[in-house]
Amino acid sequence: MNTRDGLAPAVRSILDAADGRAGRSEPVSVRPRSLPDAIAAAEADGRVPIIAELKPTSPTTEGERTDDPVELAEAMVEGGAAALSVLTEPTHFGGSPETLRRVRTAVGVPVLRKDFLLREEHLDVVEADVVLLIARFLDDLGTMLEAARSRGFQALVEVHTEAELEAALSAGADIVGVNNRDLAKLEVDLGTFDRVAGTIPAGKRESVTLIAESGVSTREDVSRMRNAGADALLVGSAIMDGDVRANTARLTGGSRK
Ligand SMILES: O=P(O)(O)OC[C@@H](O)[C@@H](O)c1c[nH]c2ccccc12
Repeated sequence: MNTRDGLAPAVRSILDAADGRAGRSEPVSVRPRSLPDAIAAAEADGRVPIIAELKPTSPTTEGERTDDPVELAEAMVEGGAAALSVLTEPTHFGGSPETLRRVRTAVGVPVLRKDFLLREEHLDVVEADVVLLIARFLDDLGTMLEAARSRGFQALVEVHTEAELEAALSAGADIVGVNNRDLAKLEVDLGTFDRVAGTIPAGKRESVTLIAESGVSTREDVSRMRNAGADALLVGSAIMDGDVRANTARLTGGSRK
């Protein structure tokens, strides 16, 4: 864990860029929209809880989507997304903090800030309801988790292995995402969620919101992740490719009422 050994070159380049980015010295103070409540609300009106991701491009995507992010975000919400994820990484994913700010102002659902946050000062760049903390890249996950919470953020702690899951839980994570994409090879295997999610101790399962991340594109994938215990699914490429509203509705099983 907490190692950069053996990473795909694209991921190494992303981390180098993140390392070199300055944060802000003034801590933000956030009043967050609850992600667990938004997931429960979707469930209550019969929508599969989907966190739809605004990802203009990525190292594994061809081309870049340049339509207005606010329009895309609104289409995702109309398609029934329980929450949104917005990339703020500028050099590899076409994101920006300003995009997140605009989107969060325009929609009423919780917004996750998707970025590679390595130091506390990175938390202060822009307000969001949830921040992503990637277990593999944080030497002191507990300290970043505490720093995020002290600013008001909820934290989604991303893991890819059983050891990382264990570390996340012992650091006190209560929203955990299992990434089906291996950052060392950038390959996706939906079996990752099946395997890793199955190792949460029974006593902890109830107190953790569990999210399946990456590689979900069909209704069958959705069922598979749900059957393996996912409370919600984080979907990017399959929603960004084509008609965003229709893609979201297909996976949530219905538009927002
Ligand atoms: O486009 P996909 O395969 O649906 O994946 C979405 C999301 O899980 C992926 O973008 C992601 C997962 N972890 C990340 C960390 C940083 C940037 C992006 C990601």
